[in-house]
Amino acid sequence: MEIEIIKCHGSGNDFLLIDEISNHYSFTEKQRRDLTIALCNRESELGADGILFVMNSDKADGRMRVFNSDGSEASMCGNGLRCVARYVCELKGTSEAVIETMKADLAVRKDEEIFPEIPTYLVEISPVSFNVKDLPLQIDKETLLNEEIPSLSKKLAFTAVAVPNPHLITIVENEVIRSDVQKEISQFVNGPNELFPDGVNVSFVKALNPGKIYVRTFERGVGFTNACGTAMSASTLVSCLNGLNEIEKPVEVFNNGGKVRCVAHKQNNTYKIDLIGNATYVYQTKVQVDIDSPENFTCLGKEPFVQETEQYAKLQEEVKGYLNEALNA
Ligand SMILES: N[C@@H](CCC[C@H](N)C(=O)O)C(=O)O
Repeated sequence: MEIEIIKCHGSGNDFLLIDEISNHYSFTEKQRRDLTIALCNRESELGADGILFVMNSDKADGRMRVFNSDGSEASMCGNGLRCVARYVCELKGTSEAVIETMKADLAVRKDEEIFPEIPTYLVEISPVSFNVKDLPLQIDKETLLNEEIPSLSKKLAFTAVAVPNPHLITIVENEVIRSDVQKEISQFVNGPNELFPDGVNVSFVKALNPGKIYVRTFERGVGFTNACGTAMSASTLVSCLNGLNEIEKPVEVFNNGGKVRCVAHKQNNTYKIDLIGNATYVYQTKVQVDIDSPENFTCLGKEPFVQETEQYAKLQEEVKGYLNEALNA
């Protein structure tokens, strides 16, 4: 079969977007998994952190299913949702929409550009839960807020939060960011282990200035990515709860692929976060693939989105310069 694909990214966290609204594809669950592993392979002609399947919804303007590059399905993806937000809004000719995801229907809208001529979308990140059962994290307490997990580290204090995909967050200094500690902990909690039976996204956060943080994430099902939208949202909230930033005030979140803006909100003891950032198209292509044996697919040419890719590179240059100074201080 032939499948149309848009390669897109949010903060350099890159995805292959497959439109099942306009195209009548029909995939079994196994086919979705195997297709994801084959097309996301970085050694292949495509390669990506995951696939975004955009589908019709009975109750919203569209539905997103997201698969990590290892073929596992995730309940949410913030950077991916911005790309899906743009795709659905442009398809329907609107500037706002509601997208059904695995655990929630989320409001999205086109927003003021975070950098000149960069398509920018705001997506809602919710529900937020600090109950360890929602990750799941198997420990003998209800929440883990800035506390040690001695079997992981005797020095770092972690917060566990589901948004609703699972995150483990710690606030650190530059020398820890530069060390191998994050890799070692992340590989442990994403291998067979008793703490996180389903794995977890692990973020190390460095407070830069008031209103600015840097977040590096090792993603479950992928490894280190340029950025993780749900992780940046969860990290913003954790930074507010630690007094480094303020609820309701925008926080600039720097990452290895660019930057986003997040705003944490609190209403009736419930949190939600706005994630605002680019939704950039890189190229469109078509692949010819045997859907039951997708490893040997053929890519039928690529049409690049030159202007927006070049514009995003300018944002990245600016961020790189800023981070060089901030993280080496
Ligand atoms: N990159 C995403 C998160 C993708 C899913 C994650 N790896 C998981 O398994 O929970 C984002 O931008 O949020």
